[in-house]
Amino acid sequence: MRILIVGAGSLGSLLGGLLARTHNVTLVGRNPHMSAVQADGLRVTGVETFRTRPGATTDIGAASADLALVTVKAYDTAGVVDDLATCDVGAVCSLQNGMGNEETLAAGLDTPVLAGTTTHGARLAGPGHVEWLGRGRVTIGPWRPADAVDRSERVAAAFRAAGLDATATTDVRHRLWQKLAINAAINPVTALARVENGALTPPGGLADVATAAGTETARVARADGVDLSAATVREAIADVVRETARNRSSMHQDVAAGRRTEIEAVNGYVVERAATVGESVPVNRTLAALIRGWEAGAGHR
Ligand SMILES: NC(=O)C1=CN([C@@H]2O[C@H](COP(=O)(O)OP(=O)(O)OC[C@H]3O[C@@H](n4cnc5c(N)ncnc54)[C@H](OP(=O)(O)O)[C@@H]3O)[C@@H](O)[C@H]2O)C=CC1
Ligand SMILES: CC(C)(CO)C(=O)C(=O)O
Repeated sequence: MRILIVGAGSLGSLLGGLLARTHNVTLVGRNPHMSAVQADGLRVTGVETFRTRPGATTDIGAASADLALVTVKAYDTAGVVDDLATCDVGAVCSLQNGMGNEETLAAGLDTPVLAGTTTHGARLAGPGHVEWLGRGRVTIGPWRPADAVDRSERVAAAFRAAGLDATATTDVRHRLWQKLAINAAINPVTALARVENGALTPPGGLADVATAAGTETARVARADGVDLSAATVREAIADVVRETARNRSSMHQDVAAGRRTEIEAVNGYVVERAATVGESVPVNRTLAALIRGWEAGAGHR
């Protein structure tokens, strides 16, 4: 399969490097990372250590591919729509966190849109070098009924051909809302308290705040037609807190580094959807306001 990785930072470089062992992959990203990959290939270390040689460019131009995997931060998705408008791609698939990415891609592109989630962990360690921090899974499904299921199955099969655990689903919205609930619970609380994920282990005030944000999100999901129970979300949050106890969440890392966060695609999205479906989400509203306040002080707003 000919695959473009649009946004070859941490996650995109990892998945691009893994897929390049089997497929024809081109990374689209920034210098000096892209020029380092052009010169010496991509080094992956961690869960597995290997070197691979995907294509690498900073200019997507009028590229042609079977699949474009979108791995930019949620606030950069609109820019990807502009970039892909000049390209010829068979399908586009978001593997980002948060919500709203698929809507943005579907509204701006005349291309089948797939939605995906992944639990792999990655960190760009330096130009030409990505760390694989944790082996995970990929789940892919059609965003709209017209974005046929068999296309998701072909993409999942391409991941499996490269040795990755990947499945196609007909209920990707459920997956996305469940991941959203986990991120809405863990990310802002760990970012504001500056703690590792394990600090949200009950009992304790931080665990209570996180669980409240997650169960509010589940309520909005149900009002939006997705069958996600509060119990499922509580269990999922507890599992992730346990499995990632020593990790700093992505939002904690962003705040610690003074970077913009994905708050609008996470708690901001919950607040926006809650208003549309007539639900009240005071915990998500408060967490979003606090992170937005921090972003304003840091010059991101
Ligand atoms: N890292 C991880 O382990 C995981 C991340 N995710 C999700 O994946 C998404 C990406 O995260 P992550 O990889 O950590 O983020 P990174 O910031 O490491 O990578 C994104 C890269 O895309 C670049 N970029 C932005 N716009 C464009 C564009 N139009 N064309 C080409 N490159 C572009 C960015 O450059 P610049 O910053 O210079 O604009 C950056 O280098 C997020 O939604 C995240 O929540 C999900 C699961 C795990
Ligand atoms: C699952 C979790 C919370 C792991 O840290 C994550 O996705 C993130 O940090 O963005």
